[in-house]
Amino acid sequence: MSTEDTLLYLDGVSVSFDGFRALNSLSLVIEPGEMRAIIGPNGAGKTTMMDVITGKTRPDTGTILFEGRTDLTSLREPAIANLGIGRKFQRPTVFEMHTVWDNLELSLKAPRRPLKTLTYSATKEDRARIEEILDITRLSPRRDRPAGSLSHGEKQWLEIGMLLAQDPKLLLVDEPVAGMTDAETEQTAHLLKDIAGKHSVIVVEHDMVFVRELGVKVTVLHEGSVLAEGSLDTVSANKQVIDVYLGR
Ligand SMILES: Nc1ncnc2c1ncn2[C@@H]1O[C@H](COP(=O)(O)OP(=O)(O)OP(=O)(O)O)[C@@H](O)[C@H]1O
Repeated sequence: MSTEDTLLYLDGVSVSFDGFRALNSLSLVIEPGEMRAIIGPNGAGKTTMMDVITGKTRPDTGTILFEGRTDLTSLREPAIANLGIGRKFQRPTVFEMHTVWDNLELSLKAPRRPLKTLTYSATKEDRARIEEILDITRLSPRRDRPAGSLSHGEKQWLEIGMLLAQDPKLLLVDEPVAGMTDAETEQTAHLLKDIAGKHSVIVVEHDMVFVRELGVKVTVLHEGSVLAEGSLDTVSANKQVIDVYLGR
């Protein structure tokens, strides 16, 4: 596959903090529509990887290309978000006083000019899109509830829905199932599988039951670079992966 066919292309990306290499010549390729799980021990560089993709941290060296052509290392965070890269942090940040529906409506790709935003009201297409997202996130029965009344798992789904409302090409999702019940964890795997295909997704997670449910290619990070890559069964059988992570 040539670089042009990739959605995200990292090659030789390194970042040091006070002489400590958080990313050490990291190389990773994500295809359009692909979902990838990223696992690895604490301090492996998973969060730093997300930070360099979204422009929060600038790499010291290396190449990061979006859609094979846009050099992300020269762009700031808002410009990268506008290209279609959405990030969901571990803790849900929804507007608690607003209903589920209003949270989604507020997140739609509304016109950014202030005057237009003031006079903005949802069109028929917008409402259809919100219905679609409610469906994907399993939140249709909760549409009129204030977001603050949702369970922890439902809030996570709503926030994923709010990202979807922006129609990103790539979603970065950090430990989505931490603190969820087993049933919510299973639902989250279904939800992300429904999203992948139309969008690319990178999921960072420690919960191996969940990673197994995703059933996608797994990248194991260790000391800032890729230790192993392949199906969960393949990487689980890798002796180095067992030594540094799974066998612990
Ligand atoms: N801003 C920073 N300043 C100094 N050191 C940092 C900074 N950000 C990250 N680090 C260090 O870089 C290393 C990689 O951290 P990172 O948070 O990327 O790991 P992680 O794989 O996300 O870990 P976890 O699973 O615990 O979230 C760690 O040793 C961390 O202490």
